[in-house]
Amino acid sequence: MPEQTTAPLPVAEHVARILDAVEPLPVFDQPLLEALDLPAAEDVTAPMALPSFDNSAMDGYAVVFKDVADAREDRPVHLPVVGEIGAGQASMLAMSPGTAVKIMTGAPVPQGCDAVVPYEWTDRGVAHVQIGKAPTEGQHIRRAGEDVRVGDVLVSEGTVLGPRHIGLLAASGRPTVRARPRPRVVVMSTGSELREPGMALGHDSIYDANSYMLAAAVRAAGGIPYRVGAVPDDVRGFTEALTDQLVRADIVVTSGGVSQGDYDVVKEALSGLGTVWFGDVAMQPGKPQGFGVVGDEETLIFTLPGNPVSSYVSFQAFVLPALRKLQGRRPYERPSRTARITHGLRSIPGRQQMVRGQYDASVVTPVGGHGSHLIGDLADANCLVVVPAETESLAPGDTVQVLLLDQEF
Ligand SMILES: Nc1nc2c(c(=O)[nH]1)N[C@H]1C(S)=C(S)[C@@H](COP(=O)(O)OP(=O)(O)OC[C@H]3O[C@@H](n4cnc5c(N)ncnc54)[C@H](O)[C@@H]3O)O[C@H]1N2
Ligand code: MOO
Repeated sequence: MPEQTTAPLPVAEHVARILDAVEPLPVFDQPLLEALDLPAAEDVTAPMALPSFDNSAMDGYAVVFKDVADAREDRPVHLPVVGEIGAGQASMLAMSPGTAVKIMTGAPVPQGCDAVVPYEWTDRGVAHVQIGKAPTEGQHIRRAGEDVRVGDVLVSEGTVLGPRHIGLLAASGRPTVRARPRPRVVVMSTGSELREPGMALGHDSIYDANSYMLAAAVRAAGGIPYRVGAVPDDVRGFTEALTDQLVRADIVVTSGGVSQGDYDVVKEALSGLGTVWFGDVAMQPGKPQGFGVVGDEETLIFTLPGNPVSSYVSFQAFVLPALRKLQGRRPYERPSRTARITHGLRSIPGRQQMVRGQYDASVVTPVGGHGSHLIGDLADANCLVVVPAETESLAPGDTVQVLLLDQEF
């Protein structure tokens, strides 16, 4: 393997190169429930008003307001009941003054009606009704278009569709919505020392944390993870496993095997293909990186370093923006906040440090040490403190930028 001599790539440049290479996935008409949590790929405008017709908000009697304006408990108004309208049973289209029509919640109010008297204010009469309280004009009538007018934007492009959006689209008669599908992400970890959780460990083996962590991060980012699990350090085995998986991948993410070791199979297997860039990015953790395309379909591949914290931080810095762009989600990068740091720290010159931290109310406390193996500390963190490459130390109380790890965006 030739020695790495080129200067590390600045983080922002690596992100820019990745985003340049990624095109949003093609758009599909998705049945409404399939579109839950997907970003809409169209501005949906209202094809109809909501409510679509004037209708009753109460079970009661449709009346002409003037007829009942003086109704009081001690001086009730008596009206003949000339008909009945249930929801979905609009047999009666108009009514005359001096009459009442039984009406149910949601039923269209007949022409001429300008108030609804709820049952509770009446004797619930069938042939005649006694009304003991006056409604205001228009009371309990839900007007056509008072909620949504034709042409209103129901959801704008890029909106991540939640249950309320799905409900609104259904209410407006849309059976489908254009959205981008979830990216399919094959996650493979490499290392002959790796064992599946639940299996016995030898004195020199460890459990495969990364394939689980990365697959979970894919799902949290809106993708469909296909976790292959651990592949041994063997170029042929890795190449075969990768080739088998390409058919179901929009992206492949591997962990491990990209540094300077004697068994760095990922680098060895993919270097030959000439379409994957390997090099150092000026970030700690997460220095050794690889990014490119593999296979006939030119499937995107990220080869992340094996140390668990390096793998996770690399995912957040590099894979997540790509996943978001594939889905048409914006912004591409995690939300950041300005915070005061509680403790001072030293940083490696020339590398953007991503320090694990606990953020709360504009204050951040660093969690654990620098080591890229400290997965226990990683689990305690809820943010990454971004220490720029040119900053060599921070003092308590200094202002920093933090990336929020658990925030929906
Ligand atoms: N001579 C040098 N050695 C190393 C350098 C260097 O520049 N020169 N860089 C170090 C840095 S920085 C990192 S990060 C790692 C990256 O190494 P690899 O990507 O090749 O990863 P491995 O060697 O396979 O593993 C590193 C470490 O992480 C553990 N690991 C790997 N996969 C998993 C997994 N799925 N679950 C849990 N833990 C995993 C593995 O056992 C190792 O301890 O290289 C440094 N070395
Ligand atoms: O870059 Mo390594 O990721 O420092 O641990």
